Amino acid sequence: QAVKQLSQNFLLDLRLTDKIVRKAGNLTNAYVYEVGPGPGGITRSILNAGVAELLVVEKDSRFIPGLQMLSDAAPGKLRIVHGDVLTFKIERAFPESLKRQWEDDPPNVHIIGNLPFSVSTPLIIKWLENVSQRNGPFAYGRTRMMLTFQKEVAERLTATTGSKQRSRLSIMAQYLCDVQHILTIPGQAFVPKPEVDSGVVHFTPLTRPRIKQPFKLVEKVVQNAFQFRRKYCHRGLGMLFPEARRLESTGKLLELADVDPTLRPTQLTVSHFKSLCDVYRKMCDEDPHLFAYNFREELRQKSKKEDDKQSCRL
Ligand SMILES: C[S@@+](CC[C@H](N)C(=O)[O-])C[C@H]1O[C@@H](n2cnc3c(N)ncnc32)[C@H](O)[C@@H]1O
Repeated sequence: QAVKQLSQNFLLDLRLTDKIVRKAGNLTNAYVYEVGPGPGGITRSILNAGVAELLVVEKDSRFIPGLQMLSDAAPGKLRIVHGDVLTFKIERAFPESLKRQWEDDPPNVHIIGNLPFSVSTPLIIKWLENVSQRNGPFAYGRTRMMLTFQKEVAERLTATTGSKQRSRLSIMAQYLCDVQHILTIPGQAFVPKPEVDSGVVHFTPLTRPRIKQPFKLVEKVVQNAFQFRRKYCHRGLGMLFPEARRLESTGKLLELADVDPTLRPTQLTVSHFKSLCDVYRKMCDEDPHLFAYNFREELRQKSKKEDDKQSCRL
């Protein structure tokens, strides 16, 4: 029985799981890390693809005996870990000899997963940060990933400039990876049927990231820019700066980055974000307190002061 808490919706049709696994590319002699195998539909298709080794990490102990049976049927091919994908250290799990230089072709290491949506989105953010730092699963080189998301999230990850779905996730994924929405799986393909369709997204880390600044800095600029998605971009970007000099600093940022302040956040290209991040980085180097500035904190302090004044008057 599927557990609702863990958002367990399973793919049990072997023809469909074969089709999904084919989209990961040629897996002959590959080392594959499958996250959240559950009852093992995708697992079976991966094993049938001629892999050298498949390592699965599953949180729910009820699936371990079934996976063990698959392992017995494919001796030496399937390694089962009863654990949590959010903490499992894949960088030590496969042979060192698989490691490639970042600029080389991707290593023969693949990540495949159909996880609950509540896990796949935080996980992709964590893995994108790992891509930027070339650690975690990317200690092997430009490890490719194929993951399932709620269709809307898959669309956001791959959205092009100017499209309705363009968002923070689009920029964060696309500045680091080549991202393809390769398949949509209708809800009725799952047991039990979820409320929404799923999108399968393939990621190949880029040899050269499109923005060469620390992940946290890019994340901050992008998050602020999309703060007010329907307004001109200067509105959200202004929130990077303390109120007292917001107008002046935002003007300087946009001018030096050569970005039109009246573009909407969804109209900004990755290259616009590159210029914005480069200029913001320079501004942070000039003012060591700037990066730690958080407009929400400033608002909180302001409203606390107001409250204190009010209670003094009373
Ligand atoms: C949506 S189900 C899909 C199962 C299987 N991949 C399929 O396609 O049929 C997600 C699976 O991920 C497992 N899971 C959820 N959170 C996990 C975590 N943090 N670490 C490892 N497995 C997890 C669940 O127990 C479940 O088996």
